[in-house]
Amino acid sequence: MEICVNAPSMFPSVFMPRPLDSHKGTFGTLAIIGGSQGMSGAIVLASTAAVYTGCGKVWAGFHQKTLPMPIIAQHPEIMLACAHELLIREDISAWVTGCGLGLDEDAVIVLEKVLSKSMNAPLLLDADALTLLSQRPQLSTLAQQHSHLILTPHPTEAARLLGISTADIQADRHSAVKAIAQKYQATVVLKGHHSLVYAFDNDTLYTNHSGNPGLATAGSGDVLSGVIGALCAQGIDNWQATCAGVWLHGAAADYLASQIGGEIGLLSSELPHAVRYIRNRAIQQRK
Ligand SMILES: NC(=O)C1=CN([C@@H]2O[C@H](COP(=O)(O)OP(=O)(O)OC[C@H]3O[C@@H](n4cnc5c(N)ncnc54)[C@H](O)[C@@H]3O)[C@@H](O)[C@H]2O)[C@@H](O)CC1
Ligand SMILES: Nc1ncnc2c1ncn2[C@@H]1O[C@H](COP(=O)(O)OP(=O)(O)O)[C@@H](O)[C@H]1O
Repeated sequence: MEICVNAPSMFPSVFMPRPLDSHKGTFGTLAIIGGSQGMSGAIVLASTAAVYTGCGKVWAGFHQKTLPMPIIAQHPEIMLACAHELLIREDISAWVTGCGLGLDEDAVIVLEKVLSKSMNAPLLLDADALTLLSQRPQLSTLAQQHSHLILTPHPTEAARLLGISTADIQADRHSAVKAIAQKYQATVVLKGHHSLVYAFDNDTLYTNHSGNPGLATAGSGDVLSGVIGALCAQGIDNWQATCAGVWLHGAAADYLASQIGGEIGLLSSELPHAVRYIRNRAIQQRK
């Protein structure tokens, strides 16, 4: 079955007003691990997106020996740690890893630890985590055992996961997203114009119609990871969190394009504010 309606009414758990007696513990704790040296921006973007998507607490876990900065000046609400410090915490509701993680042997060790540590919680793998998965059979086996896995490949990462070319992926995107979902027993987003979402345990293909070429800019995928991770941390099931996250991300870009007069020069760091606005507006409109 294929669905392509992009109304928030499809994802009711995401677009509900907050309970009056809610507190920050109600909205989960997200751990984002990545950001090797020179790529710190990737997890800053993902973490910022997560706080603007309403996550209760957000940790940015840098895959570096020491913290690259004492605080994210624009967003002091985000807590910082080195990856190994986050990996021993017991209070994490959902995990995201891969954004700027790197591809070296130390990154392999970090990813292996994240896969093992997060077995009973939602785990989203993006960017370098996907490339490592395609290169290392031991990581692939661990990922296949994970029962709450979300993968968000762009077409080239999808090609690596299936061992075919980017052109092959683009020639039959429907088959590609289904093949990755079956291979990893996961919920998968195949990114790009009209992103597709498919879950191995739900024969429904969601085709997203929000978004525009303004999103073709560095870091927009990192923002998507933070948005979906934040929704998972808030207790929303993987399917709704993933489809709604993809829709929100695109709708935010459409809103920004309308504000800046077009699609050129849209910055990934502008998306999180717009995601917040779109989610709140959709909740108001459903009341
Ligand atoms: N501020 C930062 O620190 C940033 C860090 N980043 C990190 O940089 C690392 C490398 O990631 P990249 O994705 O750049 O490198 P990759 O080598 O994985 O893939 C990039 C290539 O994929 C292809 N591709 C992507 N989307 C496509 C589409 N829709 N159709 C056809 N081809 C498509 C293009 O050829 C593109 O050059 C990752 O760790 C990532 O997280 C990026 O996320 C950008 C921002
Ligand atoms: N032409 C487009 N139309 C709609 N969405 C797009 C377009 N180009 C890119 N996107 C979206 O932007 C994001 C890019 O993610 P990704 O390639 O992982 O970027 P990065 O690695 O720089 O963060 C994805 O969500 C993708 O669907």
